[in-house]
Amino acid sequence: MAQHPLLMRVVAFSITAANRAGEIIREVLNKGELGIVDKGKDDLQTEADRSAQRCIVASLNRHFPKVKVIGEEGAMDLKIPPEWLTNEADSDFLRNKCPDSLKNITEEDLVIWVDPLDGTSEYTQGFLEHVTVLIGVSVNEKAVGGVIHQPFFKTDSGAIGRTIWGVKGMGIGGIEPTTTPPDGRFVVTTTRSHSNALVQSALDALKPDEVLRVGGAGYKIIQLLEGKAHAYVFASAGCKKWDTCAPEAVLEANGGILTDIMGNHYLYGKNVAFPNKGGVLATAKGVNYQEVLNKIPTQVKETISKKL
Ligand SMILES: Nc1ncnc2c1ncn2[C@@H]1O[C@H](COP(=O)(O)O)[C@@H](OP(=O)(O)O)[C@H]1O
Ligand SMILES: [Mg+2]
Ligand SMILES: [Mg+2]
Ligand SMILES: [Mg+2]
Repeated sequence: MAQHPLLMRVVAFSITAANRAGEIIREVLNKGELGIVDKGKDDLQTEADRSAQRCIVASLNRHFPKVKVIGEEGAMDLKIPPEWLTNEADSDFLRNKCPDSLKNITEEDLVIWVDPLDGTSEYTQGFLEHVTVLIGVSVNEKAVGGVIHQPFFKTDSGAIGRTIWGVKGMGIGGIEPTTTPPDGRFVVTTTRSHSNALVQSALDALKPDEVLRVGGAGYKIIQLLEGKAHAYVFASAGCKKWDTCAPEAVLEANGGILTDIMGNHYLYGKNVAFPNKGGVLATAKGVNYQEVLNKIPTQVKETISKKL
């Protein structure tokens, strides 16, 4: 293990921690005691969010004590049941070769962004496929590695759950070879539970043939990876750094792009503010990102810029 570069070990442990968190998320649902707390307007937290975060953060802290780990649910008790701790790194992932540019980083260069359960609103309403666990790894403020685990995905063999990973300069894994979205149509994916007038006006300007309203930043990225949508467009504040770090890394490792609605990449360093006030604009591999960015009306961009 120690012979692998730090970044490889961090992603490999993130894969096993995300898988363990996914089991916890399924267990909480099976028990049926969701323990819902309202953190604010349209902002729920459940026992699954809390337990999954404790599992992931405690596991990462134990293996990488000097790495800063920031989780959506804030500071939590990290004394967890021993069976929640993950002790093994994903050995399949470790077979990949680390890109040269990421070989010599130190623990101080890293920040790990954890969204223990993305799509909480959908989790409570039974749209279980939309739920993901997101672990994003940033190096010197840039999103470079990510894990998107989908705890309720059903595989062809009848197994449950899948884990998609991506590292910039290496590629992605855990998902079938990616298809590019269909030519001749333009499909956009966006929020299901956090829409507003500005979000809608950006969508209207794009004149899509179809709008897929689904939950979670992670699941919308899966739609881009699977060729079901060309673009993810959310012209509003509301997402936070833990929503976009893993999605950005995975999408960009596959040749897509994720920025705010003005076309700027987010930064993920230790001291950044959590809110992504600039919204989200992401396009799949093979889609002309610049063309989509140009179609977002100036008035929408100005309204969002004024609130940055
Ligand atoms: N207006 C808002 N208020 C609170 N959270 C918001 C929000 N808009 C987006 N988000 C968060 O961004 C993520 C993706 O949102 P959406 O599904 O609407 O596209 C969700 O993450 P969580 O489910 O992890 O909290 C959601 O809570
Ligand atoms: Mg939340
Ligand atoms: Mg989220
Ligand atoms: Mg969440």
